[in-house]
Amino acid sequence: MSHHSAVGIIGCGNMGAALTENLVKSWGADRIFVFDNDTQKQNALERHFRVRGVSGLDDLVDSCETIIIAVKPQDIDTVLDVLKGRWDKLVVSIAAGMTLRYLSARIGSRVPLVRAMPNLNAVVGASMTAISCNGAVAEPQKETAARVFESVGSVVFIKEELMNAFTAVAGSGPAFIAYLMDDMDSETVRDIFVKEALAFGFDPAAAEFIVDKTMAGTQKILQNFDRDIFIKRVCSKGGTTEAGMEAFVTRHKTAEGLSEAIRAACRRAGELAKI
Ligand SMILES: NC(=O)C1=CN([C@@H]2O[C@H](COP(=O)(O)OP(=O)(O)OC[C@H]3O[C@@H](n4cnc5c(N)ncnc54)[C@H](O)[C@@H]3O)[C@@H](O)[C@H]2O)C=CC1
Ligand SMILES: O=C(O)[C@@H]1CCC=N1
Repeated sequence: MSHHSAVGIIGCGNMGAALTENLVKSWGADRIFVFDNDTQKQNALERHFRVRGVSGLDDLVDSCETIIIAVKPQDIDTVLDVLKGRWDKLVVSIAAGMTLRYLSARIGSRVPLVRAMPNLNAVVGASMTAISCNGAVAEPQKETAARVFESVGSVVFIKEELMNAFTAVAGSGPAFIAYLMDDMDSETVRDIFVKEALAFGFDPAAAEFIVDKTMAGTQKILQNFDRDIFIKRVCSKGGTTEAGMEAFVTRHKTAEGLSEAIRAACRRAGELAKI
């Protein structure tokens, strides 16, 4: 994608806002379009970051070559309907659990489609993002997707089979790390995350890279961010992090609690695929 093309963000919530804030720095505010059916949230981004608001989904799709879907999995179908058959676009979904297969079935397998999982450390440019692509994504479009997420942190391309596991470790992980910060030493936290990532099937180098970036990003954001507010924002309603955090209720701030939180988040990602 040339620097002249536009990126549209659908959903101006926790993640949509974090992506917008950082994309303006690399892309320029006049090339970022935003839409949320909650007009207050959309207006807030327009005001704060001088990005362009539009009045509807169709409008956004027509204005942009790359479309980022940042709504909750439970709300995604309305958005997918508008993208049906739009093979002239690059569609990027960051919805937890939603598979390329499901998304492609709804918008058409010829539509270039990226499943990505960033994390809220994107707010301070320290996201750890994973990307998987469907067969319609051409090489330059892979580069575009990588550039979008490199503007908010680090990027790895992974097999889609590992995406739910990645979502648990790196997507929800920041909330678990923040929650345990004062009660478990960071070496122990790291060891548990790496152990769970290996059990999910990541190779050792990838597991360590992903965990180290996620921990460093979380430490960075918490220097200037209230911990409880941060945890709440990572917890999308009905999502993977919420499911993980429940593990601590019975297991408390223990190693076993953290392992179970990571596994429960991964299981919830699998359930979201079926809604
Ligand atoms: N919060 C996080 O740390 C992360 C979230 N995600 C994913 O990002 C997505 C969004 O999560 P959050 O930002 O936490 O949720 P959120 O609830 O804060 O934001 C979602 C926004 O989408 C809007 N929306 C709903 N239906 C819409 C429609 N048809 N058109 C336009 N806007 C619509 C809502 O009004 C809301 O403002 C989810 O799919 C989640 O799995 C991914 C990585 C990390
Ligand atoms: O809790 C959730 O469902 C989202 C996905 C990863 C982080 N937040």
